[in-house]
Amino acid sequence: MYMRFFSRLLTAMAGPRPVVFSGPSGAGKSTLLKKLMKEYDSVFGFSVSHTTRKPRPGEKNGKDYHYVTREVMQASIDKGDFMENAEFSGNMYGTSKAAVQDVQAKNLICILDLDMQGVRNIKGTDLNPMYISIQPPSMAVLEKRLRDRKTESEESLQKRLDAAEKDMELGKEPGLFDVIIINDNLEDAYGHLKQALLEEINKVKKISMSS
Ligand SMILES: Nc1nc2c(ncn2[C@@H]2O[C@H](COP(=O)(O)OP(=O)(O)O)[C@@H](O)[C@H]2O)c(=O)[nH]1
Ligand SMILES: Nc1ncnc2c1ncn2[C@@H]1O[C@H](COP(=O)(O)OP(=O)(O)O)[C@@H](O)[C@H]1O
Repeated sequence: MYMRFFSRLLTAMAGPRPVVFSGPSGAGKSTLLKKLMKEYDSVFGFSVSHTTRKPRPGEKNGKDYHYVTREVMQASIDKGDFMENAEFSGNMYGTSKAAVQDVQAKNLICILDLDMQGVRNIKGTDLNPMYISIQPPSMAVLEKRLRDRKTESEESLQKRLDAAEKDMELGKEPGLFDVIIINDNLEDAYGHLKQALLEEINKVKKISMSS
């Protein structure tokens, strides 16, 4: 009883409820998140993950990801610095405890972009986020978007498509996600996303106006 009370109190003290975004590579997570953070830059903060994959043209170290070697990342994980970590398409990805704390210290809604293993792992922590799934309208559209993005080799593209098929199946589990958004038309998907987050956005705006 007391434990539950203190756990809730600690969660409330940590600031607004974080939001986890998941969905297949190429579904449009980054596109939607960047749009959201541009419109509400004083409301949301991005949890900058670590990865062993190489930066893509235009990506910035410390902004999109912290780009590290496998050795450095494994040593940090072994030290207990990570909240969760996973292997995706031949690379390591993970959320450091500091990445989330940095955002929460500013009283912003912390956004996490995670694969399905990340979703499962975070479900076992006391972060208590809202879970949003971003889905493509079809596998064919997903493949076209990934090809047109021109960021992947044929091998990496195939790995992403294989993972997408598996994750789309796993993602159908009832109750896993609070909201599922089909990203067909971008503006419609963005409207749906804002609608889903409106209550949390208004809470943060009220707090920042009163302080
Ligand atoms: N578990 C976990 N997954 C992550 C993390 N950061 C990114 N991902 C996921 O890793 C996958 C690959 O990300 P990325 O290489 O940026 O490719 P993209 O999704 O095709 O743009 C995506 O499904 C992301 O959601 C993390 O910190 N933890
Ligand atoms: N609704 C949409 N219609 C058409 N293209 C889109 C749409 N949403 C995203 N894209 C494009 O699809 C590609 C994959 O989107 P991205 O945001 O990189 O996906 P993710 O972060 O989920 O891997 C990008 O080139 C992006 O510009």
